[in-house]
Amino acid sequence: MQVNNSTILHCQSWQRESSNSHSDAASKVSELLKQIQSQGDAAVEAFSQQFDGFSPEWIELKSPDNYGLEPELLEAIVAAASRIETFAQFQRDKLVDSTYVDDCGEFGFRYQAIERIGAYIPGGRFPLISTALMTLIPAKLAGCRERIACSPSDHPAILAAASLAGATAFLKLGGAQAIGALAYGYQDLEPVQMVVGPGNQYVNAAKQLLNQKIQIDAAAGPSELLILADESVNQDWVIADMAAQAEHDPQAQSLLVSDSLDLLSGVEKLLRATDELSKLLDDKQIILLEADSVEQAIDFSNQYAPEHLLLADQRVDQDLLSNFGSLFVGENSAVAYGDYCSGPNHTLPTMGTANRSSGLSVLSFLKVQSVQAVHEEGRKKLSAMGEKIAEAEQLVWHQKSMAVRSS
Ligand SMILES: NC(=O)c1ccc[n+]([C@@H]2O[C@H](COP(=O)([O-])OP(=O)(O)OC[C@H]3O[C@@H](n4cnc5c(N)ncnc54)[C@H](O)[C@@H]3O)[C@@H](O)[C@H]2O)c1
Ligand SMILES: [Zn+2]
Repeated sequence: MQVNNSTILHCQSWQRESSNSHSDAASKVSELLKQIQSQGDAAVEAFSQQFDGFSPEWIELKSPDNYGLEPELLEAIVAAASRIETFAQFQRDKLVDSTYVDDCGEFGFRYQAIERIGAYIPGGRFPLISTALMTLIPAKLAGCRERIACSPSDHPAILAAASLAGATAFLKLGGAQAIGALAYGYQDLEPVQMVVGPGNQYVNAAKQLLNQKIQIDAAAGPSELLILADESVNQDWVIADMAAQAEHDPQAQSLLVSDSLDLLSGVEKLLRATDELSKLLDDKQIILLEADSVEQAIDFSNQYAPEHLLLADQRVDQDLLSNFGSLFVGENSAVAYGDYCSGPNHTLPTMGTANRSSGLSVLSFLKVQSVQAVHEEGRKKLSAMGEKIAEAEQLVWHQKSMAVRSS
């Protein structure tokens, strides 16, 4: 339903399109991975030539100031890395191994880092310097021993960022073949146990398909932004934020949701004033959605589960917002700060998966392990409990292993 011949739609009549190119990518990538599994390095090399025109290359990392970066850029990368590290360290410090003692013994849990991880750093369209920081720094602080950076780009700033963020090796390789190489091993590289990082549909399809073999982070696909705004919002600022997330990828999408038709019409007018922004409306990379009420806008946002949620509506209590990858509160909180340098991670769940999964963090790289130590008195008490249940389940040896400890 269109309001007044404009591109403003009603939020109840709009929903996210499921990407139809997705299943094409999945079947193509499935074939590619089968070949990598059966033919190993030769297949990785052939696909890299086919899609990127180069052979995979191990690049030895040097100290970050050896890449000839403009001093201001290097300084900015170092400052961003420091903020990202502070946030990750803050999270790590909150994850404390704990035990309690009761009448049967000592029981607890502890955090243990996954040993070998691969961090994919996209480099097809843009060299994502910030992704090197966002993936590798939390892995380092979690305590992962081997941290393999993998990217089709050897842009000096990516290499400097990967070095600064503590990559233990750097493989120049992109796309689904990079994920395959990390998961199955490549040359001297042992298969990793986890692959993280955003990427295009091929990269994401490979991660999904290998999900049985390796741990992956949430599907971090084409970027998304939802802005909940009241009419007082700075229109130029939110337009810039929407265009910013849209520029990541032709499939990236930014939504402005409001109960103020004045705001939506004002924004539409500003967008129509330039060809570049007008095109984003026509290409459905920017979507303007009217809600009947603030409550309806909140419900829509919770159901859509955006990757980035910018809350620029002073009437909305943030506790009512249940599904998002990362929340930006107030119009000062540009989503681009989160992309680069404020501290929280930018590798976030997209396509509605934020209703069940989290963005990348130190926690992503940790296993939670339980530990129990039963004492002399405890074994008698637990035998009395457990034996009865084992008997009912007819698991004879289970019962016996407790019975022998019952006195
Ligand atoms: N959700 C997040 O947190 C987040 C953060 C940053 C970036 N992103 C997303 O990451 C993506 C980066 O994509 P990109 O393409 O720029 O870089 P990319 O590195 O993910 O992909 C490039 C690789 O794709 C492969 N490829 C290209 N065309 C192919 C084809 N036709 N068949 C098979 N393989 C092919 C090539 O090997 C190439 O090296 C964007 O969609 C962006 O929105 C998401
Ligand atoms: Zn962004």
